Amino acid sequence: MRAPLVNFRKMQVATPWWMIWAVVLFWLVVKLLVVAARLAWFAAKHWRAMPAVVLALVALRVYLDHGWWPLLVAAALAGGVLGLWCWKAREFFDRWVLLPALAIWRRQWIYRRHWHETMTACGLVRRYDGGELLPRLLSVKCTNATDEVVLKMPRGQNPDDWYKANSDLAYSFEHRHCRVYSTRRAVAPARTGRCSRLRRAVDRFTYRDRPRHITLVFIRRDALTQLVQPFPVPSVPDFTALVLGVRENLMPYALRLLATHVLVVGATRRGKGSFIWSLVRSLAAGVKAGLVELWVIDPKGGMELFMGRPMFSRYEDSDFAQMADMLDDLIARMRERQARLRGKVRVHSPRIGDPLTVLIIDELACLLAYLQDNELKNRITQSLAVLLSQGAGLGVLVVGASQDPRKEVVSLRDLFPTRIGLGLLESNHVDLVLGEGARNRGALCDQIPDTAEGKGVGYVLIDGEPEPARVRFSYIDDDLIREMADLFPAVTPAITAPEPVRIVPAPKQVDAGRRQHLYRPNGKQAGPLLPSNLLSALDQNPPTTGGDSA
Ligand SMILES: Nc1ncnc2c1ncn2[C@@H]1O[C@H](COP(=O)(O)OP(=O)(O)OP(=O)(O)O)[C@@H](O)[C@H]1O
Repeated sequence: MRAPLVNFRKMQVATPWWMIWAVVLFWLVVKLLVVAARLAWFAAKHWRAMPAVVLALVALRVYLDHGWWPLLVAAALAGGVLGLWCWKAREFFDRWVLLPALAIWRRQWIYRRHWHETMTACGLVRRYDGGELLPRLLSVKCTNATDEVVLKMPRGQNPDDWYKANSDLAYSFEHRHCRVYSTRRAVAPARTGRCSRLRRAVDRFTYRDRPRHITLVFIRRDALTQLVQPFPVPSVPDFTALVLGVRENLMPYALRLLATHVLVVGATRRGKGSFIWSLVRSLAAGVKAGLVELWVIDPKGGMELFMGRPMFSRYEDSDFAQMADMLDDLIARMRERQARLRGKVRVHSPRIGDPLTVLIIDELACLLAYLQDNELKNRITQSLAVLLSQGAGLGVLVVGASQDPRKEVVSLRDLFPTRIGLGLLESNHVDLVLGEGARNRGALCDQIPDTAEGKGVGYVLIDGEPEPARVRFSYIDDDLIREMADLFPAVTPAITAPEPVRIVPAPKQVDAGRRQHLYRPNGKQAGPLLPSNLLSALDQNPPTTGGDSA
């Protein structure tokens, strides 16, 4: 046969047959290799589905060979085992069976099925070169209360686009709340033991920063509508993680109190008291041991805080001049520490005899805005400004509550590094409390209902997360406050003038075998906040006389 003519642009070249066949064969082999590689990649990506595929093939084989009955027996057996597992170890069953199965179901049925339509309707699809750039759904993970959907943004988007669309997304997928997180939710686990170096290297790759990944957390069941019961009092307060409430994903919320001042803002009757009492409760054992001193100002005549009077080293609720004196005394303590610690440490370490001093003010506006005596008001404002600007590192902390976040009410607002927003009346108050853009990033304080379900609910900023988290503080009722006041009185009885700070020399270490602790967070020592003299004091058996001494 004559060699065919092959067109090369305008030239026609006579090509031998063997060359044509060789090119066709080469092209086929390359195509086959590509298909095989894609199959292998697909199988590797869906390795979790492999057991199910194998099981389905075995079931088919059994059905073809023996009919239905062996399959029915196997299904009944499997059902029985799963039922027993669920009954005996519910938590493990949820973790390994129920929640993964739910995640597969919801991924396919809720998210994948409506993905394209929802993304287009919410304006999250970009157009390019006549086609569409659709966000890619990567994974779905379920917890008991939330669905965590991880996706990859198309080029041309940033997390702000998703913050803006969060309400649309929530309602499109039949939920009420959707939180958008621009950072990875899980952190790399701490690796110790065998192969830890290798595993850490793998973690560094697995947990690397991926700026184009976004996590949408849909609240399936609002766990925060339930009352949060008080937490047990830790025998040693961990000032870097005081558990005060619960987050939406049912994880505890822990406040980092060390070296910070806290401002909590909420409209009237929204639960500022529950934040303050949750905090006092978490510090109670430290109060009794002399590791923490609470100085309290309740300008509303003691209506909120008087009940806990025995726990407070200093307390004032009616005389504003006395309140101003109290602030001066606190400044004196701060100055004394400054002089003593200068050049030695940068952050004060609380210990018995030199405790963490927490000033709690229930209504800041009474002192900073509503006080009629201008001279006294200025004196108080200046004293508070000094404490707020210098006290954090010296273990003199201010925890203030206010109903109104505006500058003319809380003029010192910006000096509080940690801020918490409970239910607020106006949407523009949210950014005043939690910082510019907080409402756009999901802090909907103005939408927290003023009903029983919204009391004690608020938004907080968590270390390392740009997006605010919704939490509910534990509810401490009056009886429990009285009980706490009986069980955890302050070491020193209430005093009217400050005592000079006395440094107690570290007593001899007690025998490790005699140590007794009620509860240690995470079952380990509480790190650098536990100097040896405190540990020894806590490890002693409680005195039978019921009195404590510093
Ligand atoms: N965490 C909570 N869980 C459930 N209910 C709560 C919680 N916190 C407060 N409440 C309820 O809300 C009511 C008001 O709470 P609270 O007195 O703490 O509010 P507040 O913001 O301090 O009020 P005010 O502005 O008058 O100082 C309480 O009587 C209580 O019934």
